[in-house]
Amino acid sequence: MSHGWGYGPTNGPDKWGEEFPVANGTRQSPINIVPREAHYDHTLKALKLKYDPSNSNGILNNGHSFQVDFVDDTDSSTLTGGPISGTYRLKQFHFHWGASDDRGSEHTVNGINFPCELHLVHWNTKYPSFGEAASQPDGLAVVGVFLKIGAANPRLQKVLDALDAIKTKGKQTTFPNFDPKTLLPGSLHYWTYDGSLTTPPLLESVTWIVLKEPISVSSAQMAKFRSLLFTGEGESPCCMEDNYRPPQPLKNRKVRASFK
Ligand SMILES: Cc1ccc(O)c(S)c1
Ligand SMILES: [Zn+2]
Repeated sequence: MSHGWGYGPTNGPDKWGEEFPVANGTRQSPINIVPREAHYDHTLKALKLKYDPSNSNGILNNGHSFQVDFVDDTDSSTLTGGPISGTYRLKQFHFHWGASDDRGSEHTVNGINFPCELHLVHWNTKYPSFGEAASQPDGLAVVGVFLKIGAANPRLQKVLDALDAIKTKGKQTTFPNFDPKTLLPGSLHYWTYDGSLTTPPLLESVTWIVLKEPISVSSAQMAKFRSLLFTGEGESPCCMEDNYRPPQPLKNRKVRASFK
């Protein structure tokens, strides 16, 4: 691809393998999760998510999604337990969504798409930094949360209200005192499998932890996600939507369930 990767017809997921051959690797994400084919594993621990709201720092339109970045120089916002060993620090969270409410999630369940998927990205503190961890097979752990159309979710509103300030690619603003725990559903039951980043460089370094229970989002709130632009200020505007990679081949992988 002569131009950067994206989600359009000339630079989208079907083209990523030209610049990132790992796109056709053995542990690519997302996948379609088939619950009746998942293996209940009683040795899987409960997820322990300890987040300090004072670590939230800024919110950025990176031209592919928007992300809320966290200060990660201490172990004050961490993921432990679950399928991982050791301590993983929260680096950022972001979303993937569709142009309409019938699609937008990256993982699917029995072939069903949700309108949106939240990713909470954590890195293994056995490595010196996120960048180092991202190239290691056990370097990252991403908690995925589905968003399902229903009642407006008041816990999303602070994030959505910040989007007007980051409409175009490269814009960022401060985003202090936000507790990402407020975005989690009541149940922390999960599916887990070994996978990858779902955006280039598609590094095969992610332990995926996909929560079974979705959180709610209204259609009006989904429209707010779509008010963002992929494009920068002064460029011809292109709505930020359909920024999701479709499911990839499971190949020789098992999906485990933390619940019966
Ligand atoms: C680190 C990272 C960046 C972007 C992504 O979509 C994901 S899933 C992970
Ligand atoms: Zn993601």
